[in-house]
Amino acid sequence: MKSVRVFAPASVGNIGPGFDVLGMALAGMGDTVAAVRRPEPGVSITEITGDRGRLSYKAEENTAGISAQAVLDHLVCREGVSLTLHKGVPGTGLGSSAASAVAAAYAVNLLFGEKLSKADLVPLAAVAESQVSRGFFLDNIGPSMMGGVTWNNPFTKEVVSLGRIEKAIIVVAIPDFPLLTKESRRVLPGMIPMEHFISNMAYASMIAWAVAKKDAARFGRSIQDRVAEAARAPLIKGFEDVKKGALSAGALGCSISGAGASIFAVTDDPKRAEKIGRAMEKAFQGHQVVSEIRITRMDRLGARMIK
Ligand SMILES: Nc1ncnc2c1ncn2[C@@H]1O[C@H](COP(=O)(O)OP(=O)(O)O)[C@@H](O)[C@H]1O
Ligand SMILES: N[C@@H](CCOP(=O)(O)O)C(=O)O
Repeated sequence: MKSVRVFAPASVGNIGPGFDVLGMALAGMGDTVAAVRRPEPGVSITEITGDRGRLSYKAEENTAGISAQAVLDHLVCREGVSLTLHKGVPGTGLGSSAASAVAAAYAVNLLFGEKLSKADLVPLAAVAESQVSRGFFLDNIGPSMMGGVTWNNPFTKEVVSLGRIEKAIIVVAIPDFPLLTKESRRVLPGMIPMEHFISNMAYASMIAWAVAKKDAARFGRSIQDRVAEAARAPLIKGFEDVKKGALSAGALGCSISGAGASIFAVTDDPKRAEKIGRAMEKAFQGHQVVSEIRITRMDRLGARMIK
């Protein structure tokens, strides 16, 4: 194979209580990487679109380039690749840096004989994420690679696909201001009260159960985070009101998506989803924040080759 195009979906890190451990892929938004083999070693990025001119073309500064190089190194390739990147993840907190890293890693693996599995590629792509986010976590890389909801252990680098709840509807409110993951990780507490730990552990394990049983209602009601949300809420103008708005409009649960600034809510009722989206948008407006609302579901496939 000389050239390939790969899509990798956006994702919601943490899914509320599962800090750095649980993540879910979102349908209908993500990054596309086209990769071409070339005889010279290394990685070059020749075109980036959809990023409003914000991202670096230097391979060592772009998660697509860092991740592609990590896979080339792992495969001990003498050849290199040239990449084009189309960004399709709106806003921050939706695994944007991870989607590029996943798409590039998956593409390079396909170009060089598909020797690695998705699980093998996860820690390689995560090298890129850790360089831009000041933390090693797999809760965006995992779902973007595998689709659905994933569980991971960042210490052992194990990632497991937990499945997908077809009926769960995810409403995402994306404010027009960015919040960098590295800034949002800085405010996290070094120590947490035992009861917050127990609460998060209870809800996070229920999320895993709910996904296994495809129980959208239990899944939504388990979006309860007592660890990161309170520390990060002040960084997201309007967060408390957006969450209140979503819950009053009937959302089963609502929390910060990844490190923010996006906020997500869950419902199992398509009619209610529109109402929840409008309530979230209105609450942001009350704080003079313009937001974009996306109503979506869990992505099924994760990284895949496209035409
Ligand atoms: N391909 C890429 N896509 C998105 N961000 C990238 C990419 N390559 C490097 N970056 C950098 O990574 C950081 C991404 O910010 P982050 O808060 O992690 O976003 P997100 O939460 O959406 O992944 C920014 O500093 C950005 O310049
Ligand atoms: N577990 C991480 C997830 C970061 O997600 P992102 O989409 O904001 O990069 C965290 O909460 O810091």
